[in-house]
Amino acid sequence: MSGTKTSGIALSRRGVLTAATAAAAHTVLRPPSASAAPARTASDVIVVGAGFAGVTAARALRRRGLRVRVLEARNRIGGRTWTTTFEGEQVEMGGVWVDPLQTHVWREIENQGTGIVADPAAERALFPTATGFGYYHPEEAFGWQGALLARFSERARELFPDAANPLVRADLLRRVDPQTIRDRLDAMRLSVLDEKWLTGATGGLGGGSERGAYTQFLHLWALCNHNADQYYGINTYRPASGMTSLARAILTEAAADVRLNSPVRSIIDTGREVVVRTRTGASYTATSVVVAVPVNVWNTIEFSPGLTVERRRASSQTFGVPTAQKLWLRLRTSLGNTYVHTPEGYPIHTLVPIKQLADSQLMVGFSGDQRLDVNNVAQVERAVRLVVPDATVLAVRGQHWGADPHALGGGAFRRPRQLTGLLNAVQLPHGRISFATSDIASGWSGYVDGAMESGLRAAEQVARFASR
Ligand SMILES: Cc1cc2nc3c(=O)[nH]c(=O)nc-3n(C[C@H](O)[C@H](O)[C@H](O)COP(=O)(O)OP(=O)(O)OC[C@H]3O[C@@H](n4cnc5c(N)ncnc54)[C@H](O)[C@@H]3O)c2cc1C
Repeated sequence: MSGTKTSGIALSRRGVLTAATAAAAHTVLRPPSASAAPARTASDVIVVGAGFAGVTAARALRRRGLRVRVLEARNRIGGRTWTTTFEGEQVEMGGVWVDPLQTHVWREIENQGTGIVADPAAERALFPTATGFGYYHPEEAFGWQGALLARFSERARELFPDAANPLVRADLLRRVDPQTIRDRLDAMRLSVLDEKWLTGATGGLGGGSERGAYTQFLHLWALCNHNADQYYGINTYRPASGMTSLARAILTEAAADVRLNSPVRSIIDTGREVVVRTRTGASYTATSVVVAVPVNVWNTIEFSPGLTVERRRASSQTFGVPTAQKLWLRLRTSLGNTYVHTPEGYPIHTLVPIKQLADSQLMVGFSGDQRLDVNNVAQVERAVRLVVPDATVLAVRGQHWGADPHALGGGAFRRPRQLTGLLNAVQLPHGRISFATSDIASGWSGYVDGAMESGLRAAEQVARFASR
């Protein structure tokens, strides 16, 4: 998700936040003590994957009194969120921004009582000009780009009257869902500069305007109340303690038997129970299973009975954007609190200022360009110099999510026809197996909030098999 905001928005919304966090201080949830957990000899439900969908499902099942085992392929939890360090600073390599509009995750942070921080408000915007790039006042840059986004999304109210239930107007959506973002851009007959500015906002979202579905953007716009300020605002706040620690707090409350380094190879539903085997040779049995891995990964697991046609198609078409890369940079010359948006086609499409260091600046960027090695300082510097010619990049750390075998893509952004053709079908249970991932959420698909929504749904679906 690319990050943008205007100073006015960030300041006014921070006021709301302070009140909310203060209120939450009185309602902090405490994880149950370890001794409250039942013996770990067997489990009622196995959750495959310890991203936000998996940990949320695990806790919801535990709250129903069920024993849960979590099998996670990596040596860490969190999945497409990952708190680590770069140049001595705490950084996030995946999902990070949260917002009060995203009620599941926002409530979670309030309940945990760990606090929120806001990114610096924009002082300048470095946006395209007719011939290159120029500095603008944020009000001007985001005001004009916001107006273009509103025009781009003018049918969103009609097509998504209830953003939490995206298929309410399936009758109308069927005609629009085949369109890509590029189709809509072309239909708008934009001036060259307006197209540069508009793709400065949309270009990084769906893996390019030829891949991303126009309806996915309209849905996102509806989730942001058809409001540019709120659209920019969703990339402002992050949990102070980091995403991994937020996921860990949820998992602690699940009191689950968590097995890291346990990549699942096969899931066999016998009709009476489910047998799950890992690539390391372990075998586990439970009454039901929540598969909380990304859609792009579904086809790498052997299922019996086999996956439905819709699920196989969803996985091979991809929901998570396969080209998504995120990178952290330390720049010698500080740009101050400048937000950079490039038109589609540039190797880095967004740069967000995060922190001024004593002799340099920390920025975070996003790229969908497979030719860019986001861990190569010289390559990243060349990419930055296309926009800031005198920039010196001192260090980089990046993550190519499409090349990550346990993700095979970044955050979800649906392709044409997936909303009307696949979403309902992939949310259904498959015998004793249910599926959870942000990729198939009804609301904030492609966001942590959607992962939590999907985890709650899957827990509800499988719990009936395990009721004790
Ligand atoms: C670069 C980037 C930026 C983003 N920015 C934001 C943002 O600012 N705000 C926001 O809300 N969202 C953001 N997102 C999206 C958000 O991070 C994801 O939507 C969300 O974290 C997905 O959660 P999940 O549980 O559905 O999947 P995942 O987090 O992918 O979890 C799935 C888990 O399953 C595990 N797994 C996979 N295969 C197996 C297997 N065979 N056996 C066992 N385990 C397996 C994985 O290792 C992983 O831990 C971003 C994502 C990316 C990549």
